[in-house]
Amino acid sequence: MTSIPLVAVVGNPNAGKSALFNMLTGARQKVGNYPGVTVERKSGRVFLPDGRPIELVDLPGAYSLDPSSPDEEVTRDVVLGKQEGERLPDALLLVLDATNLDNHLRFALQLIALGLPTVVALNMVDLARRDGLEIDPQVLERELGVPVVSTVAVRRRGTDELREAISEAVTAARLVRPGTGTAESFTTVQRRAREIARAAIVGETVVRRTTHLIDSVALHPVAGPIIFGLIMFFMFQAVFAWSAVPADWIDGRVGDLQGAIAAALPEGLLRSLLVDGVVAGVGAVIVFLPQILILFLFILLLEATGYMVRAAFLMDRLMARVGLSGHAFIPLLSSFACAVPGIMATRTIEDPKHRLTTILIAPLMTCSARLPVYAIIIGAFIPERAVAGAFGLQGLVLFGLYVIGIIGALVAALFLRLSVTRGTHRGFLLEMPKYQLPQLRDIVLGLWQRALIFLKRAGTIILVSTILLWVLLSVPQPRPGETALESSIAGKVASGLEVVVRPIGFNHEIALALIPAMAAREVAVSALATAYAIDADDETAAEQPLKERLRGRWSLPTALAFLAWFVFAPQCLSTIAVTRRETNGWKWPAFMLGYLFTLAWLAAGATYWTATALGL
Ligand SMILES: Nc1nc2c(ncn2[C@@H]2O[C@H](COP(=O)(O)OP(=O)(O)OP(=O)(O)O)[C@@H](O)[C@H]2O)c(=O)[nH]1
Ligand SMILES: [Mg+2]
Repeated sequence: MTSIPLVAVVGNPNAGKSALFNMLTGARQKVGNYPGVTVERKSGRVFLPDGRPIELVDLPGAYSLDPSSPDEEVTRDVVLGKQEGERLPDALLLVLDATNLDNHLRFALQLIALGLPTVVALNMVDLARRDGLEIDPQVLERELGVPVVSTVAVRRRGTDELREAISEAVTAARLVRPGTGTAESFTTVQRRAREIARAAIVGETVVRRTTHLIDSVALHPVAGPIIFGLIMFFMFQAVFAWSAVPADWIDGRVGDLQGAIAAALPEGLLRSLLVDGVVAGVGAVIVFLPQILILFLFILLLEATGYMVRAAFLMDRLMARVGLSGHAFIPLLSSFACAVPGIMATRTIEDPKHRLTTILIAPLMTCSARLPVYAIIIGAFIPERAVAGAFGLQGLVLFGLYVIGIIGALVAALFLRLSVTRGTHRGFLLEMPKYQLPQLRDIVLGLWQRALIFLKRAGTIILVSTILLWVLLSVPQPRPGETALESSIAGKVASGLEVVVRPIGFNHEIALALIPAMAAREVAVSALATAYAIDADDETAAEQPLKERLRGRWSLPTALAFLAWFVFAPQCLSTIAVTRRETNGWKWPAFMLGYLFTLAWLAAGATYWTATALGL
């Protein structure tokens, strides 16, 4: 049986392939299935201008010849002539979305390099025109080396020209031998796609042009990551540099409040509960409100301007290298605020193993609850010195802690993907929104919500655990010659834990603070404040800032080990709870607790031992 020529419709998802297929075939369609897979095969008959029939087959949309789904696999196999139940097409009808030219050209270049006779349908030119985008099909034709026809599939525009071009292509088909495609790297193809798009776009509105101009720098393979790094770096500098004045102010008011309560109440349990428990504990955490707001000001600005999506794009390649999909970026990004919404956001990740990996590493992103812990230790132990003339050492250390968290997450992902969550890689592409000036209202609202969340935590979980700790630290009351840190119930429990954390340089008070901090990380700070306040032997010492008290009691290696511990330790009940809910059982939260506490212990230990050996 001599078969009629076969032409495959290919292109990115949503380019308008099916619309174009319908426009050309009309009602003459057949729907079947490819053998062995659940992917549908839709084909139809088209009569060329000279009356010859061809068979047109509508392939699933794909982003590249590197398949990340069964659909994309079929598309690749068909164009390579390897698909069971399909012969190698005689020609390709390549559909491009004119409004998304540089993205779609990437796949187009790969397909054209296969060497099959190809006709390009430059589709959606109506939408492009509406956006103020004018594309010269002749330039495209010259750059791609194949015929290009402008079409509007939904309005049947371009039908005749397309059939004419297909006719020529299938005639030529007898003469060409298909090649094997291109071995060029993703980056090379990407650059070429962008060059072609730039050459073909002859008219563009100012907004579009500006967006492209900024992107040519922001997404540049070298400049892009550098710019991203600089922005992050500046952000952490600002967290310390801008917060000093408001934080001191809050600190002063907390001290005033303690003084006022102390003056108004007689010496006794109630006074101790209020001054040493509630105000010392909650106050120690509230002081960090300015730093949290500065951090979120940056995050909100980056999101509102449209830069965050670019950051996701830049990170995609790095994530792919550790076996994660770019889809994980947004959940991981939200985990910088809090792992709970981050873990819930993993629901958008289809592949169950990618999703699980993302859930398991989400707690390694530095959430805002760690900021008080980091900030108090950095404030107490890292001198407020400038490095290399301009950069604050404190901001630098904070930046470093965030980076260590990220590196930890990437390495963990790599190991998980090689062991418990082994699976295949999935590609990822993003539509880039245009850049925008952020709306002041949105930013203010976002900050307000953040402040409320933070203060609510201070008023609930931190307040409650502080009061509980105060009770456990006050019962039984120390006898003369004893301290509350030793004799109380909390003190006794801490002594038990101390056995485990002593080798990594932690002292009794740290052991004491770690237990209530299982509820939430900031509680470590309020717990230390409460413990030291109760323990202070005289009034003046009670009003001494926590920072100074730490400085007097901890060695530098201990302080550094404490920081390293909190980079990894999964000390957050809500995270454990949400992991249990999202993974339907205790297996994965238990695994998460196990591997993260092990890492925390090892990291703190390594830090302590190294710092001690260096004589710090
Ligand atoms: N305005 C306009 N809309 C179009 C055009 N072509 C397609 N569309 C619309 O774009 C959307 C996507 O079109 P489809 O034909 O389903 O795209 P596809 O390439 O088959 O997508 P997948 O099968 O998912 O890969 C549909 O809502 C179409 O109606 C066009 O030329 N102009
Ligand atoms: Mg389709």
